[in-house]
Amino acid sequence: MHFSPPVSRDRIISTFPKCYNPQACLQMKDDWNTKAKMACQDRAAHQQGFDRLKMSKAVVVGDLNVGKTCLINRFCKDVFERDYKATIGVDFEIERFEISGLPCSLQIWDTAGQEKFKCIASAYYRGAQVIITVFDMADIKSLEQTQQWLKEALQENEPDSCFVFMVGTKRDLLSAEECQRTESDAIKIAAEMNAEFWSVSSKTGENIQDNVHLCKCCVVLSKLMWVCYFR
Ligand SMILES: Nc1nc2c(ncn2[C@@H]2O[C@H](COP(=O)(O)OP(=O)(O)OP(=O)(O)O)[C@@H](O)[C@H]2O)c(=O)[nH]1
Repeated sequence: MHFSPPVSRDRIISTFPKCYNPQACLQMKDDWNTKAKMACQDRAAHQQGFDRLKMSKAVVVGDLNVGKTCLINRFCKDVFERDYKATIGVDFEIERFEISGLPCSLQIWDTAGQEKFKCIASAYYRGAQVIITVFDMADIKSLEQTQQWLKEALQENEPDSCFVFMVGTKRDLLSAEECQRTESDAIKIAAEMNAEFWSVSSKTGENIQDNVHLCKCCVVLSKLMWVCYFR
């Protein structure tokens, strides 16, 4: 019989994660709905068939140099790399969680922002439950590009099958006023995209390291989706 090592404490999710801003938020609930909760309990009790379902997929897209790799590295390894190394094609990490008593893994696909790698990266968009569009809060042009990135990622997936997040990175580079202005622009676009907005810094770990709400949201939402879908 195969036993997996225990999930680390900060990956055990028993309460529903809060959103960053209620104007660009995917859900305002405090808890899982009863049906999903019961489905989790039921599956935890009868693990049969669970192996086939336990993996969720998140793809991270956005312009080059916006900080996609740093976001993933901060979340998965709690490190920050100052020197830029372009992602060639794609890369991925797997994070293990326990949600409402049920083991679950999240594949986080890091894709290249450079145009020349786009055709390789886009081949990995398919089958995503979560699309995370990333922009650099210090570069407003990258915010304008998020809609195009989302469009391309959605083209590879079934309509209405993905939860969308928009993440502004590098908030440590902005003053409080600049941050507020950029956030307010981003929230408008996120609302149009039906995306949940988060503003983070991979350098300081703000909104990534201390509270892992963003990725908790990804897992919980993708989990909710399959629980409802497969029942
Ligand atoms: N100050 C600051 N710099 C950051 C932050 N996140 C990323 N950077 C820097 O931005 C540069 C690009 O980061 P990456 O994560 O490699 O960017 P990327 O989006 O993965 O780039 P591609 O692989 O080309 O698509 C690096 O030099 C990072 O050190 C942040 O939160 N704050």
